[in-house]
Amino acid sequence: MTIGKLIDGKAFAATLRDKVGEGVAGFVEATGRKPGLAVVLVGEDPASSVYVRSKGKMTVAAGMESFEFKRPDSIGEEDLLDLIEELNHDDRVDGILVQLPLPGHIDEAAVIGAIDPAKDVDGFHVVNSGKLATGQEALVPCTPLGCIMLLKDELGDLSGLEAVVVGRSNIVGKPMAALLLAESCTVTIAHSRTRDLASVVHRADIVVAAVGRAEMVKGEWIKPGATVIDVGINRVTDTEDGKARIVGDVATAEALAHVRAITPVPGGVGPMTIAVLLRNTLVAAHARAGLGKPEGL
Ligand SMILES: Nc1nc(=O)c2c([nH]1)NC[C@@H]1CN(c3ccc(C(=O)N[C@@H](CCC(=O)O)C(=O)O)cc3)C=[N+]21
Repeated sequence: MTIGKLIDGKAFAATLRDKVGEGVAGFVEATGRKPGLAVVLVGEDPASSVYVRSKGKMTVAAGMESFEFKRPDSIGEEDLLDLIEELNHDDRVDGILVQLPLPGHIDEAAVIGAIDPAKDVDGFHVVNSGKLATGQEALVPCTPLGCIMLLKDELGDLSGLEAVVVGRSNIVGKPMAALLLAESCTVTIAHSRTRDLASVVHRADIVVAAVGRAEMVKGEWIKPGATVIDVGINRVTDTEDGKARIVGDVATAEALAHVRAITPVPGGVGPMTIAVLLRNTLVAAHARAGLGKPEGL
């Protein structure tokens, strides 16, 4: 039996962060200031806190300014909207990221809608999702854009390929489908109500799994030679040793016998998300400074 390869997202992300760092140096030279990223974290979720800390460190390592705003779970929607308004008007801030999910009493759509679309480095504002859907220049959600970068690196031109996205979230599934369509793939969005998911997935040259269910996509579902991008990050307790680990939405070990290539979890898509966030912040800074698009990103 042949074995497919693991796509090293961690290494690709490190290279991308280095390129962003070079772009940042050019930006500083041209403008006399650093690009700035503001991250807003509401509540104390330990996993979210870890990601926010890691984002802050990598932002600074790329030569950018990092601003962190921590607010208690009890914050009212109005106060959060006021903070965003303040960041919208702060010239040192090129990118605003509000860590999701937000507490239940806060309307996420209202908060995202309050972000200046020019600073929306997550690409979640309807102005940016609408631009993406209609093929206009936009800030594009980090995780799906990172997936496209890995796919193009592995496969080159994606045009004409059959792509199945499993999951229909606004954060991953829908923008992922829009990006694959823009690359001229034939795109199917499958989800929890899809009948005979196994045979839908079996059609795909490209599978993007973003359902948030541990190892739900089985190895035998994968068409021989397909490329699989696993977006899932699921915390599970190992049945054998009782230890906590992180697994994706794909049964990776099984899938390896079928795929051409697959992203591991961890070390696949996750690190790309943060690298693209830095890339988007530099893109936003360039646009806001009237410098056009940064080169080579
Ligand atoms: N507005 C908003 N934008 C986000 O981009 C956003 C968010 N909210 N809320 C939370 C999720 C989660 N997220 C991750 C980023 C990096 C890794 C990452 O680097 N993971 C590593 C390490 C995994 C680990 O060990 O925990 C890996 O997969 O190899 C994971 C998850 C961004 N998120």
